[in-house]
Amino acid sequence: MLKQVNPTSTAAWKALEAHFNSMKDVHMKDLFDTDASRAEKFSQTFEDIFVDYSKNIINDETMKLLLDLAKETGVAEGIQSMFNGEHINETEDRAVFHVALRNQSNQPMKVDGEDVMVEVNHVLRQMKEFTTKVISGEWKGYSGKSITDVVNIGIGGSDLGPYMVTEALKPYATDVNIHYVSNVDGTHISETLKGLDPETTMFIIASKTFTTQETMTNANSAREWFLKAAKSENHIMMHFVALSTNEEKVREFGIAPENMFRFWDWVGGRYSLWSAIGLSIACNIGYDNFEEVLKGAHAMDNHFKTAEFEENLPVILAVLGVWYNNFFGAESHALLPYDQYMHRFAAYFQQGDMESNGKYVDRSGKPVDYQTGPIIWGEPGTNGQHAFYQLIHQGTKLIPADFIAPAVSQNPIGDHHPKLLSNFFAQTEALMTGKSEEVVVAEFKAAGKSDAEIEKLKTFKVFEGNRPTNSILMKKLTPFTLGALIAMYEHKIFVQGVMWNIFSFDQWGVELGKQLANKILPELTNEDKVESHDSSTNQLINKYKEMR
Ligand SMILES: O=P(O)(O)OC[C@H]1O[C@@H](O)[C@@H](O)[C@@H](O)[C@@H]1O
Repeated sequence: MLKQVNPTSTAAWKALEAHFNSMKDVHMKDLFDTDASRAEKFSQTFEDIFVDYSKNIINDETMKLLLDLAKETGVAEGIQSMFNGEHINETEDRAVFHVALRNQSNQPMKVDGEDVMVEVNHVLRQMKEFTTKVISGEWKGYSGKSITDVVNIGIGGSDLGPYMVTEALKPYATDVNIHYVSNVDGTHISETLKGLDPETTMFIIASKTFTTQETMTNANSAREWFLKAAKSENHIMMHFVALSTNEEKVREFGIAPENMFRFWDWVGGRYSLWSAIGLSIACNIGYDNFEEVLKGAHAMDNHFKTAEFEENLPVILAVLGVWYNNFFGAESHALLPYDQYMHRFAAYFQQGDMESNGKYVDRSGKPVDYQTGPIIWGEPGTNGQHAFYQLIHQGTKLIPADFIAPAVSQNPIGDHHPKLLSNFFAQTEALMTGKSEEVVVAEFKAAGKSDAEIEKLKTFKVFEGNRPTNSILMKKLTPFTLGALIAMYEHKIFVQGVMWNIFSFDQWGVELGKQLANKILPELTNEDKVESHDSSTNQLINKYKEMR
């Protein structure tokens, strides 16, 4: 079990508060000027991933105290508890065992005394067999044609991970086209089905619970669309498979048990791309590449489990986040991949991080009196530069950011990649060093501006700098590296949750809206005036009924 420690009650927290007072006005530029070894010291390599975290407002003492805080709050014990399969998701009384899904070592991993690897490996074999048949064309649709298009119908954890990964690994894609439908907005499925042929389309219904409104609605519409052409329900088994923990509901929907790919309650939705939920990934990039993703994550799991905190990447990134979140008062954290293929990376970790650590009640059930999870956001570079970087450079909010890029482009045309990376390096440099008034004035003088003009404009052109960034450079965005990168962020989130004394693996906060939507839905289908809500909600519902 995770031990309960209010982080603010620890000796390390108190020491960090005092230390913060001595660091809050320090400029990183001075830290670099006075320590030639700084970049090297605050960098860490893992396989093909190089992380430079030297552009943070930290010194040796900061890192020591932050790691002390991790120790005092029970991070080491927490890691052990997770890998031991303990029920650390206490409010749902479940283990948190996605690490078993990518356990490529074949060492047993037990939950409640039972080795889950037998079932995990069984489902992986089932996935391999299925995807091999689909990709090779051996799997035939009802009219004898091979499958050309696979549509994954799922939402949240049953959509974001597979979608992000298939986009990120497009260079590895086979000839099977992949589509994702998540939104209950009829536009999403309608637009997706346009141009698809029922004879050659396979639907993957991905839902841990198999009760999610959006997914079941889309699945039913897909079924109707399919039956319109296929006519007989007997053909469903050739075109619909299910990924779920809920066998009963899958059967009710009409999907045969042999077309069901199981996973288990110890797999959290937002940590499930490694499970059967990854079937669309394997259909798209092939099973061997999917296995490479698992291998990369497994390698990161081993690093996380065994590396000293001083060298432990997820731990380092986590404590840096805590530093800004809890001492500098930063509200958000930006993920900025300089790789177009990673354009869904921030969206994926919005769920990963915010659904995990967006909690104001601690593990004892009491409201916290300190900040927990940050707002995660971001867009790929260089698009972000021309949109919101202004605020990162000169706004009033501190926004720590991770810059992520591959050294080798999958599309090395002309000088695109050096240009892309020159922007990455320039931005992180500029965010750190800024631009002083002296430099601004000198530039104006060199351009022949008058003293009056300089006086009028100079403050607008000054950059304070001292904006913290982590630079994550990888050799190439391969399936293995992507797997490792995702696992690194997953574990970062876990470490932070332990340090904030919250439960990172439940998501009660998504329930209220669902409940109310179910209550409102029948009110929208009749002509009665609605009066059962607050006056604003009544007004909106009645307005909608008037307008439709
Ligand atoms: O996979 P299913 O069960 O359809 O859930 C899809 C998503 O639903 C949301 O409400 C959350 O609970 C997410 O954690 C989950 O990933």
